[in-house]
Amino acid sequence: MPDGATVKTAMLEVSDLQAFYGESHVLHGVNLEVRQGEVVTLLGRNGAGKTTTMRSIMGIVGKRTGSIRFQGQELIGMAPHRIPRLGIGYVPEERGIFASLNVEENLTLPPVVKDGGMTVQQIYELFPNLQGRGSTQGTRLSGGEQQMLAIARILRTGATMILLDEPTEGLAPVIIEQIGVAVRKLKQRGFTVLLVEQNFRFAATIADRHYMMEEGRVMDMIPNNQLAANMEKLHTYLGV
Ligand SMILES: Nc1ncnc2c1ncn2[C@@H]1O[C@H](COP(=O)(O)OP(=O)(O)OP(=O)(O)O)[C@@H](O)[C@H]1O
Repeated sequence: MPDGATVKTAMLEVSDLQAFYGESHVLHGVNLEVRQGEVVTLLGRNGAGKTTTMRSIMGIVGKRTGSIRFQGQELIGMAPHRIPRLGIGYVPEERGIFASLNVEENLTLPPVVKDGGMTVQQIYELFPNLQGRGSTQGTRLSGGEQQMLAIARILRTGATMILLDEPTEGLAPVIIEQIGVAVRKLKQRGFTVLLVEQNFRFAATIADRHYMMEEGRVMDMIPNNQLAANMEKLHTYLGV
């Protein structure tokens, strides 16, 4: 009899995903799945294809083939503007917040695409650093606050699956810890998170499972509770 994990349908199912930027063939058959309510990471060295996997899910690479199913719907071939409307929110590595707008404007600018998004008040409770900063201009925020705002504004849209690309990059340990607290709270609220990370120590504090990527492929999957036993493998994949 199959176990519970195989019976439960994946929220996101990626199979044999190939992606191209022009002539450049970047993903060579990525396979992974994320179940509802999980926090799953993509780990790997620079250039392994982690960001491209996220961009492929959002439909913003040159060309992609294979299959990406979100809640049973095929995303390959779907127009990129329709993908966020299914409830997938993307927080890119460059954050993409508007420097000339203030915190409140940045928060309320993205359209609400689905019912059930968080209110601005709930968002401030999740990110206390942003509370009371509503009229502060984007440029005046610290790197950590900008990262929090980049995540926060997606939560208002009603997205239930959040793609986070290296949210801890360049941030101080104390801020990384706060981002970790927020991600754990999102998991408690039932959000599903796919996270790109180079910092596996941070990833280990929040994730259920880790996919190891190398040269445009998923090479391995390590459940978080087996990370300690797989350190050697991890160091090889990450080159650390
Ligand atoms: N716009 C682009 N055009 C052409 N090649 C690209 C483009 N973006 C990324 N690549 C190439 O695709 C490969 C995978 O890059 P990707 O950004 O997905 O890796 P990554 O694992 O996210 O690493 P990083 O942490 O450096 O972003 C790299 O060889 C990169 O040079």
